Amino acid sequence: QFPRQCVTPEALRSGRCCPSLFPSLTPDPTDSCGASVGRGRCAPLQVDARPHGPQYPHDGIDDRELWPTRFFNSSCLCVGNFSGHDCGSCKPGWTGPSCNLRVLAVRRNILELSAQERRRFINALDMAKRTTHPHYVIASRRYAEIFSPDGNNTQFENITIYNYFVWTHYYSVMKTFLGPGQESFGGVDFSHEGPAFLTWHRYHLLQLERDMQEMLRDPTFALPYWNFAIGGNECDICTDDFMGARSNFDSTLLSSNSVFSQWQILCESVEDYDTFGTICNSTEGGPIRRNPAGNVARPMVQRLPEPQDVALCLEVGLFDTPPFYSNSSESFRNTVEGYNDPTGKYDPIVRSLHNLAHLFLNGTGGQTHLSPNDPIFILLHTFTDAVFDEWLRRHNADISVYPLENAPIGHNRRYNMVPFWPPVSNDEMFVTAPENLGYAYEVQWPSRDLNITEIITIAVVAALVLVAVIFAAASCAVHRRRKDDLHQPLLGEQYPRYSEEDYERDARQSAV
Ligand SMILES: O=C1C=c2cc(C(=O)O)[nH]c2=CC1=O
Ligand SMILES: [Cu+2]
Repeated sequence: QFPRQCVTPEALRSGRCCPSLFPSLTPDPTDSCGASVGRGRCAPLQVDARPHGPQYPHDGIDDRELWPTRFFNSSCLCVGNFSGHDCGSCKPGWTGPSCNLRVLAVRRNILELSAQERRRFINALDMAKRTTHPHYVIASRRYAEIFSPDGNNTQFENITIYNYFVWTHYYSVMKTFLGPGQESFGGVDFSHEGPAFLTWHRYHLLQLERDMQEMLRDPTFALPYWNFAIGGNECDICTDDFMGARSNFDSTLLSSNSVFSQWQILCESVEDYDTFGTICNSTEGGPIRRNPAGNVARPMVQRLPEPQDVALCLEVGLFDTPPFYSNSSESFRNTVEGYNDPTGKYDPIVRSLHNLAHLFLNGTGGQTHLSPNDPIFILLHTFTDAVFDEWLRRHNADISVYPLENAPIGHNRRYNMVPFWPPVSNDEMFVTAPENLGYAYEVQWPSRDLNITEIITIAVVAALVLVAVIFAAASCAVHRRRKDDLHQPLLGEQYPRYSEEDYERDARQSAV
């Protein structure tokens, strides 16, 4: 969550987190944020102080309120295409030493990667699981306990790139500690059950993708996606070629042929954290558990979403609706998140789309505080993000549809997403990805089946058209007949003309 240079007791006390871009070359502390090379400067950070919804009734007791001001009041403000905690990197979509070269990462269906591409992705994940994050460290205590008793040390830890991805998710969903002996408050979630669900998870993935690009020294590296909307009760990516088959020995574990069976998970001891007011740290524990479609106690989550569900949710026209929470109806966000049925109607027992995919995994990937430990999380969320991007494009969405205030804490438009650094607010992720964020999805979207009203409407219209055609044909026929009649030779012409000679002859005869 914070750059390694910023967690010294001095930096933390100063409230400034503006690291030098060339720490070894320029020990001068005033040269922060690459200021000497025109990349940025240190500036007071902006926070959202607008009112949030009633779900979180406390004030001043959670380190995540007004993020990140409990820890810092200044951060690097980078110029142009420069970006990052020290302005040493480029904005998404840009690369090169001067950040003036365009780059696009194409996120593809994992089932469509070549065997080589697939192996490369899995190896890269395994490398990220073992490589210490080059820039960020994590707090292993709440701010109240972050300094050692003598004040000479702080409680931050190194963490690997992948575990940082797991930890940031945990930190965003953990309960609020209210004090020893008191039950922690669970009505708080900075990344789910509100409009920020889509923007938060978008940034979460982008951060991992960029960390992996840096690790691999490949700015085109892209996370793939899993189209989980395939219906049925089979997990098609749960094989040893992809994310790991089921173990033959324990149906809730992964096969030893998969490297993921060796992964150890983080943030297992939630009861301890919530009881003692500690927080998840970088210590790894047990293995990933996964038992797709195996939740016999909850038959509703024994199947995956249907392709139609995606087509339907893309038609929900409003981004989010009051109270901007998990009970919002007719909200695209609540529909794709999975608290509404796929047409957008709220029903407390429904679990669809993203939520259903999580719960289907039935194990590590189905518990909010643990879910990113199962790498399927990445693929499940890139697909959810692809649906979000498609919705933004189809509805030509403008930021005005994103609530400025009264969303649950963390979810207002200008709130800085917890616990990312440097500060990044929800609105910065409410943009189409290829044009603004340097990545694009290659997806074939299902077209929607017709519903009963549409079938009836089409049938009625077709019947009316048929009747009209028959009527038109009949009247044409009648018309033609009439016209033909008119064109018949005149009466006199049907018979020999009664000429003057005839008249004279008849006159002569009658005279006789
Ligand atoms: O990891 C997650 C687990 C979830 C469970 C639900 C649910 O609807 O009960 N939703 C979830 C989201 C997650 O991210
Ligand atoms: Cu999540």
